[in-house]
Amino acid sequence: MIKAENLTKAFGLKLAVNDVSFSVERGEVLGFLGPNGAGKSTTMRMITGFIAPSGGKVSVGGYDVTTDPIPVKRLIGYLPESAPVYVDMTVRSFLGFCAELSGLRGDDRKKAVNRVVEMCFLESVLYQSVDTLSKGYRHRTCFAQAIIHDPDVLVLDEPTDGLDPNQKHEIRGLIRRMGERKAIIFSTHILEEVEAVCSRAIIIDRGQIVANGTPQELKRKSEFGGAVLLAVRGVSGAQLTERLSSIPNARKAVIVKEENGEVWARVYPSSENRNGELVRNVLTAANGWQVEELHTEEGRLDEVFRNITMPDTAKEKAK
Ligand SMILES: Nc1ncnc2c1ncn2[C@@H]1O[C@H](COP(=O)(O)OP(=O)(O)OP(=O)(O)O)[C@@H](O)[C@H]1O
Repeated sequence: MIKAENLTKAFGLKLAVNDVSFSVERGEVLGFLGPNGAGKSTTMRMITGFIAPSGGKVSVGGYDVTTDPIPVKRLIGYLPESAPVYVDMTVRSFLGFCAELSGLRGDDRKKAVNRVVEMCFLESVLYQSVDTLSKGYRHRTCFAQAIIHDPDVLVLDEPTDGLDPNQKHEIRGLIRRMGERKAIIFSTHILEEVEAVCSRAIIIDRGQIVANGTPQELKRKSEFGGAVLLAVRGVSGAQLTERLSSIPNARKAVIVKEENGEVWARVYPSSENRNGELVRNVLTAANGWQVEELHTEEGRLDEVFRNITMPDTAKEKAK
């Protein structure tokens, strides 16, 4: 549904987006991750036709965004970072107005408004003027505006920014449900959101794609991916390290903490570790010890993100 090919945007000498290519199909929710200033919003603005690319092209539903913008606008719902709203309108009249702008009239308009009010939980503020809404409700009103014409493609720039934890949960659920039959791109700085909602994620840094995969694939790039965490009672840290360091399929073993007679160790897999061999070997090595905890770690998205996007000098400092 969305196809970006060698997309590039320069602002003067600043290359905000540099040769970015990716596609999103119906039924996919693509998470867009990256540090501040990485080029996420600029890419989204080019996909929605709000700014023109300096190079490359983007199509939505087979229509070129630059040369065929009208059908693209019909297909897309866009929630920009700071969405404009008409502050002196009530929520109901604002959404009715947005429905009309999308070409909906009469009963269709009414149905569209009722549908988004229900989806975005806006019943309690329906007759309140937009300028008196709290930040969260204002944000939801903007979200409702983006989906008023039930578009096949959604581009959402930080859709949960500024929402309280309950609202975040609701909006994530909504994105996940809509993602079953639409193509969705959304940007976020919240890594747990990527795991909760996205079928795939792209990490963008200094205008370029530096990682593209499912959250599970990205997590496997983590140093902790496949490591075995073990907690044992009644053994010293030195004894534990000695025995764990020599087991097959282990690259290294480190003590994580020693507390109240319990020692926690992490055993990192060697590249030959396959199908849970390491955890079985750790269990064998722990024979005769009082094991309190033993599990294989999935890897951490935050560590992958930092490793990919932090300059080497900052990584050294953070150690
Ligand atoms: N209209 C503009 N004129 C000049 N520079 C711009 C303009 N819009 C964006 N930039 C620059 O392009 C780069 C990418 O900005 P962009 O807003 O796309 O980043 P982002 O990844 O969305 O960041 P954030 O996570 O902080 O929202 C930044 O260096 C920004 O200052």
